[in-house]
Amino acid sequence: MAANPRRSLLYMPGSNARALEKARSLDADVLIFDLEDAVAPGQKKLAREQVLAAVNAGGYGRRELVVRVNGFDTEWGRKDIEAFATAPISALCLPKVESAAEIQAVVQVLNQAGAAASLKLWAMAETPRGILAVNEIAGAHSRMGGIVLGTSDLAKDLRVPHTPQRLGMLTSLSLCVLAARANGIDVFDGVHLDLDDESGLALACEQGVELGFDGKTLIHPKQIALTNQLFAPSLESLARAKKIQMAWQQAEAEGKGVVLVDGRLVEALHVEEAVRVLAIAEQIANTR
Ligand SMILES: CC(C)(COP(=O)(O)OP(=O)(O)OC[C@H]1O[C@@H](n2cnc3c(N)ncnc32)[C@H](O)[C@@H]1OP(=O)(O)O)[C@@H](O)C(=O)NCCC(=O)NCCSC(=O)C[C@H](O)C(=O)O
Ligand SMILES: [Mg+2]
Repeated sequence: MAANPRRSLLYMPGSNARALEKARSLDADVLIFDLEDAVAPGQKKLAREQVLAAVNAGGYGRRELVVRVNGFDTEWGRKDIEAFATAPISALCLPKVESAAEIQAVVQVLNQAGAAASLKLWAMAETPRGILAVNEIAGAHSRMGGIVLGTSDLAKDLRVPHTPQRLGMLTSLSLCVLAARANGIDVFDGVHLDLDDESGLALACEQGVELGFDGKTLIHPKQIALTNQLFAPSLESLARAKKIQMAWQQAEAEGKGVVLVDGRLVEALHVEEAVRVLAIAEQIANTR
């Protein structure tokens, strides 16, 4: 499990100096500095320099820092990767990844540039080919740390509407969760584009939680609070996790391998889940 919670992941254009500054005071768990689609071709170099200066200057506190670089096959991709290989960030986010070979090629560049083993790669799953190869991508290298859904690109490529219900994307979303879990890494849901639609954002968060995502990517500060709330364990699940943990301790002392909590069977696997829920709650409490 990551050292910090990863409920809310806020993108910001690397070319927007005000947003880079503002992010130092926002309550997002992860900041994703974007050099890719939110930056116009004429501003790519400026964005790279500005983001590098910002992360080196620091002041982001507990927030985890991630840089979304340009695609490896673009004129900016390799230079972006080299520029951030030894920067104080936790991961590089790679857009539109479609194969394990691409991850391995990026790893080679990172190793040549002297990147620490702790620098992770997060692959974006946002094309039909990328979704179909997501399991091999997730397991491509020990640097892999996350899968990030790019539901805008995906909706376009699949030719499905990007509705809050996301019916046409459900198979893709679940395949990504499966691949992440099979390879022991985190997985983050795509963005909700309508900034004024709070009820739609709530629905999308609730659906993301039910599908198994660890957190959700966002595009505006006003989406952070609700996302943090809905991706945190609910009071009900926390209360049950505490009950399970206590009942299990007693069962163990009595030499039992199963126990009933509020009439429901509890076995070791439920205890494992309860411990995970309590650990996330503790991480969140430590951020306050
Ligand atoms: C959408 C925006 C362009 C709106 O920006 P703006 O008009 O400045 O909004 P506000 O005036 O309401 O902003 C209020 C204050 O908040 C700051 N702000 C706004 N957005 C951000 C942000 N993302 N990060 C940090 N700070 C932000 C403003 O500076 C204002 O501050 P202050 O001056 O103190 O009042 C803008 O929100 C934006 O650019 N959003 C991010 C867009 C982006 O990064 N897109 C790329 C990633 S999404 C994607 O590509 C997903 C994927 O690949 C896929 O395929 O799905
Ligand atoms: Mg995209």
